[in-house]
Amino acid sequence: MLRWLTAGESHGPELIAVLEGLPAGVPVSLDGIREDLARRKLGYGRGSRMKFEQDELHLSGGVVQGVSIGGPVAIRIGNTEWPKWTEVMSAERTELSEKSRGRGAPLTRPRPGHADLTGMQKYGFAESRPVLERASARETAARVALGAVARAFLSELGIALVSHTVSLGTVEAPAGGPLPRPDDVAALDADPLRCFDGGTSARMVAEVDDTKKSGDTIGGIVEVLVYGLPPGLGSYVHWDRRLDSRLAGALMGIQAIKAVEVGDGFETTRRRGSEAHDALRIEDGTIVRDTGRAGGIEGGMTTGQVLRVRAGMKPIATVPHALPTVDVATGEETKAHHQRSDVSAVPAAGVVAEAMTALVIADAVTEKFGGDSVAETRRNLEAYLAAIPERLSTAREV
Ligand SMILES: Cc1cc2nc3c(=O)[nH]c(=O)nc-3n(C[C@H](O)[C@H](O)[C@H](O)COP(=O)(O)O)c2cc1C
Ligand SMILES: C=C(O[C@@H]1CC(C(=O)O)=C[C@@H](OP(=O)(O)O)[C@H]1O)C(=O)O
Repeated sequence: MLRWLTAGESHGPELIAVLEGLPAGVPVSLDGIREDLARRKLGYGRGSRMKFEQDELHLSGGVVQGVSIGGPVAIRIGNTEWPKWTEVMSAERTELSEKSRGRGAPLTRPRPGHADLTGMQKYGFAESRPVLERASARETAARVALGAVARAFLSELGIALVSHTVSLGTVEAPAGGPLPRPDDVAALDADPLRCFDGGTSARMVAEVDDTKKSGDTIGGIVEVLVYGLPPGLGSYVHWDRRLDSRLAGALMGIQAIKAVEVGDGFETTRRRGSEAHDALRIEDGTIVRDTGRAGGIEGGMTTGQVLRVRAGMKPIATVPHALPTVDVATGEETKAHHQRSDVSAVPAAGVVAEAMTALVIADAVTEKFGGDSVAETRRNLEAYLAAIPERLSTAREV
């Protein structure tokens, strides 16, 4: 079993992440984690903070000489914005000096679409600073760092992930086009929207420009694909062991994700049963499926086909043409707080979705195959595959 936790605020000193249950012997490189952190900052339409803030990465435990040693992996990511916030966000009671008064002014105009108002009601705050500090998607940097470690573990077992943007607002990549593969990651990261279709990407860039010009924001859909999976991760025997349920929870747990689809998802509901499933046939003595409509999951278990999940992100809630709200200090109707924000963070959400998927799959792998060292996990995986009778065998899609 893998467990993970994150802590830290958007303008606090640092984010902290812990991953417990990782077998020993997984190669973990600081550069590998840094690369994923850098990928999370990519994407046309992100706000100015992505340019001036650096992620300062520290590995504080669980990795020695570039290899995991079986203990909890502890990661710190320093917020380089911190020096501006030392008084306002101080853990100790601190009088604000003149220079911090503006920054520390109470936020009493809650932003619709954010956790602000309900968070104040729920936790008993008179202003929204303590709410937004933790609700912010700055926290996704910690999850991406954990996801990089999970991905390193999966890679040792021949399992690889890739994510891409399939739509931005109403601009959609053509349905039925070729799916990206793990070796397309560099090309996807080089694309302004992380879209696999060049023509669609150019239209997405124009859509971001148009949205920005009109003082608005935009959402979209990302897809995560996982290659090299064995059949049988997850289970049908209980709802909380179903892999689709665990993936949906993990993806829905990303800030601003409002919809999740497995395989053809909602499209499947519009089809007749004869056109909705993945029929089986024999090829060279092996069972094959010619379609991947179910997204590589049947009965809450991986089938060994490419796993395909989608997450839908709502438009950024801090709209530059600020939305109507109420000033909770005066009781008067007014406009919401707005300083800066992303026009779209859809490409970044793809990288975060990839990290969450890697963590869920790595958890399911440790559950099924165990292993205190990655060599033991690999042996158990190979023995399981070898024990599947020939008449039941399927090809593992890599
Ligand atoms: C990578 C990423 C970046 C985000 N950037 C912003 C942003 O700049 N402005 C904003 O209003 N919301 C942003 N969000 C979304 C908010 O954090 C989120 O909508 C808010 O916390 C309320 O949570 P909910 O939408 O899940 O209900 C971002 C989300 C992600 C995943
Ligand atoms: C800092 C990050 O994203 C932030 C997520 C976010 C939100 O409301 O979720 C709002 C913005 O923060 P700020 O208002 O300070 O500019 C984003 O920049 C990050 O992704 O590293």
